Amino acid sequence: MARLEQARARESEQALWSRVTDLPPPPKLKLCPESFDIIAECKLHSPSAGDLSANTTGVEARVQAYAHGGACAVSVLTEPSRFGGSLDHLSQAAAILAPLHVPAMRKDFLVDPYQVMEARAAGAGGVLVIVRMLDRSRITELLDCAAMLKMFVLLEAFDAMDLQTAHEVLALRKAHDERILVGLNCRDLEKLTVELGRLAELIDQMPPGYAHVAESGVTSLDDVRTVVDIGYQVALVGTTLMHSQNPRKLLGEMLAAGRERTMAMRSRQIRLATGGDDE
Ligand SMILES: O=P(O)(O)OC[C@@H](O)[C@@H](O)c1c[nH]c2ccccc12
Repeated sequence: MARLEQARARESEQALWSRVTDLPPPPKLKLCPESFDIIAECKLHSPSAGDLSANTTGVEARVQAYAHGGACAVSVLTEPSRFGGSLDHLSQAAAILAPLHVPAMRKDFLVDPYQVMEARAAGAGGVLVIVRMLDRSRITELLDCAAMLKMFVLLEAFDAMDLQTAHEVLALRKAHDERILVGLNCRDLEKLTVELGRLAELIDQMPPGYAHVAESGVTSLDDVRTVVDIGYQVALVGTTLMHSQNPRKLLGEMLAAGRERTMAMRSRQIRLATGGDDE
């Protein structure tokens, strides 16, 4: 990984570590209890959608709109070659988001704790960790580093095998004081197509006790209602928000649709549990 090696040559791990442990803590991830939240994503390019920058005046304006629209966190791509991202984007985003008390999350293909520290140095409050790319001891190292820096982790799975690995890694961490969300990415990594059906197929295999995040392909208010019905507490939405000229409004509508659906589901459950009328 050339990017990682270049960064390490510029600043040693020890120097970076002492820099990040001196920083004030990042904004905390706050999810609406028993409701629904959205992690909004800023990416200027993607392999499946191509250029996504046309409706955006810049990273700062976009992430500010996301925060005002109610995002619980903002995911910022830092991978340069396929997603047009950079650590500068993350720093710009975190600087705008900090006074609004919304954490930024580094979205990249992280393989080394050094990159978690880089994210914290840029002001981020969270990182993505992709199960598929790493062995168990690496996943644990990344989780440990994030926990020490008081950052949340979105632990991303693609299939049942990844979910089993996530289960096993998480089972050994019950005593840790940390914030982890478990995500299921329903984009097929090779074909790049989205299979929303996988969100339903695999929901029962998601590790219990963690917020479950539906990742990729949520494009409409109906998709939001579908992921809520399946049982996800959070959706990660990128492309659709990047295409929007008014992401603040669209995000607000998506959140409202998801939260209304959660309320409707809960009152139906209460009616059923108390033996009230249900049609
Ligand atoms: O743009 P979408 O379909 O709303 O998807 C967002 C997000 O899930 C996707 O960007 C993503 C999920 N996991 C990743 C890992 C690396 C880069 C990107 C991703």
